[in-house]
Amino acid sequence: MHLVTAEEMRALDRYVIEQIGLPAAVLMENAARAVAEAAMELGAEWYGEANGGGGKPAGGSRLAAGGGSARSGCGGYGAASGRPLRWLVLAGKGNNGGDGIAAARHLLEMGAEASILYAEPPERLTGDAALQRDAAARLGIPAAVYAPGAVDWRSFDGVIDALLGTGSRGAPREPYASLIREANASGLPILAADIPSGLDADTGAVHEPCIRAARTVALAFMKRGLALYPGAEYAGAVTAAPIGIPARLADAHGVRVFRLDEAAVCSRLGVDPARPRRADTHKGTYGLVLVAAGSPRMAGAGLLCVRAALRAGCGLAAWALPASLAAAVTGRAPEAMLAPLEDGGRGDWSAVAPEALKAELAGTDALVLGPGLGRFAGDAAWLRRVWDAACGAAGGTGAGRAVPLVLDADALNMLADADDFAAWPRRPADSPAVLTPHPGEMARLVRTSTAEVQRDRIGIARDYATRRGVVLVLKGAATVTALPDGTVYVNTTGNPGMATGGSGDVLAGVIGSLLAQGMPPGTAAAFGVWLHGAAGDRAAAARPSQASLLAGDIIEYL
Ligand SMILES: NC(=O)C1=CN([C@@H]2O[C@H](COP(=O)(O)OP(=O)(O)OC[C@H]3O[C@@H](n4cnc5c(N)ncnc54)[C@H](O)[C@@H]3O)[C@@H](O)[C@H]2O)[C@H](O)CC1
Ligand SMILES: [K+]
Repeated sequence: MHLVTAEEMRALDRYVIEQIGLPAAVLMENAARAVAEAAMELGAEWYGEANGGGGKPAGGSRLAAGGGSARSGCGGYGAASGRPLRWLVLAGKGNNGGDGIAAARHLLEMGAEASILYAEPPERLTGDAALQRDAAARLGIPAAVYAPGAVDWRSFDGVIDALLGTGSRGAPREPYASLIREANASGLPILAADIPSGLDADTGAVHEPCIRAARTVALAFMKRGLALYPGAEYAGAVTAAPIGIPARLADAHGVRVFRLDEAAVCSRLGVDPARPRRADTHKGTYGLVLVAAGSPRMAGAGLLCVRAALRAGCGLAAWALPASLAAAVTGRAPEAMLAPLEDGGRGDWSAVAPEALKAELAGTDALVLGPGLGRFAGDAAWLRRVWDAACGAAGGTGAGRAVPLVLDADALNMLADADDFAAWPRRPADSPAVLTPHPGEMARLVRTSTAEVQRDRIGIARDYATRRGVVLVLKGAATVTALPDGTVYVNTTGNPGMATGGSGDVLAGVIGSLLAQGMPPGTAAAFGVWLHGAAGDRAAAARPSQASLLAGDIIEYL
């Protein structure tokens, strides 16, 4: 599923109208029908099949979770009454309003009741929205103009938010702002047309106020802001409805940002998540991962990383660590090999020669460097020498072979301190390094604040990936994976229970494992992110709460 910006959507819209020759009114009609159908489904979910008129079975838990004045206001109706649901369409003066007004007409046809509440005097509507206004009036659809405090929300069962769409700029102005606040306070289930009003369609930032929708029906394509937080939370359950703009037009227009769900894993990444194995294979078939990780204070990071790598399917995993640490972890990961590196008795990486790690690279199929590594004097220069070796640069692995590489955690902090990363040897085009920063590490890499990173996660990740020629995995809710060619995947799996120590070490191990199994870096990173989140979701479901999830639990569900 493509994720588009408001500007890209406008360009596609224009193209279909001007070049393909479909009148805008046809798109609006299709959009309106999709909005009305989604409203019927939402009604069925909240109030039961008899009222919704079709679609999904009644969701008792949603009713319970819905709470608020609407439920008490609707007491006596609900599934038992069997009467049509009453929808209130909040209409803005642009085409988003036009979609909503036309949806009111479709709702009547589907057997529901609908009224229209104009945010502004309806005379201000123009073009296709004005056409819809007039048709609705001639059909006798009740309509009123919003006056603060005058709406009797209890006379309705649900709300359609068609106030602001992709044409909105900045925080909703009055009277939109007051109307949004009243709608949110009504406790009624809200269906957002295209995007919740108040959401920044491009970044997922939410203005004050912003509609809190139970459900959003995205028209033609999902807007980026519906997949990014906090927007994704305000949008509720999101679906995309076809309105006459085929997906291949988005490809042709250069849209390269995708929502990463299971369908996209299969279709876009070309990966079968179950990946059955061929019978005539052995551990050598599935590659050897070298994990360089762990220090006295963070030995567990290495343990988690190496175990995750093994669970993600590599044939062999070796754990390179300071020799003085080896005794403490021996036997903790019996399936892994240990590669103790001479550390002058210090127990950390400060005295481990890069050449010692380089020697271990021979014969490995991927290197994961960084989890729990710690920092030490001169570590940026140390990293540079390991980088050169893994690049296959002169004096590297000997064979001149590039070893697939994941840099995580402290390796990223070292990289951030290296002023000349741009001048480091380039890796082969088919083997870019995978970097897995969390927002704080990303901020250090690009010398900005974490808040700035979070404000434009796709932009920051994509810019870094294309400029530096790396695969950039920007972790966090809706992890963003950006490839050197500008392709971006926004992940849909995972849960806040995974915000716990060691979770990132597990991800680094998973990606390293997939690299060792021969997956191209962009695919390994995006699929690894999805897999890690999916395992986290299963692990959380098996626990009494998300809060009790441990990073080690994620490994067990890979
Ligand atoms: N996807 C498609 O191809 C189609 C989309 N449709 C729908 O059209 C909207 C976009 O419509 P547009 O007229 O461009 O803009 P809006 O309706 O979002 O509103 C613009 C309207 O609002 C005023 N405005 C802007 N910012 C603010 C603000 N912060 N506060 C208050 N008012 C604001 C501005 O002056 C304009 O008048 C898209 O989302 C779809 O729902 C088509 O119907 C079908 C094709
Ligand atoms: K809207």
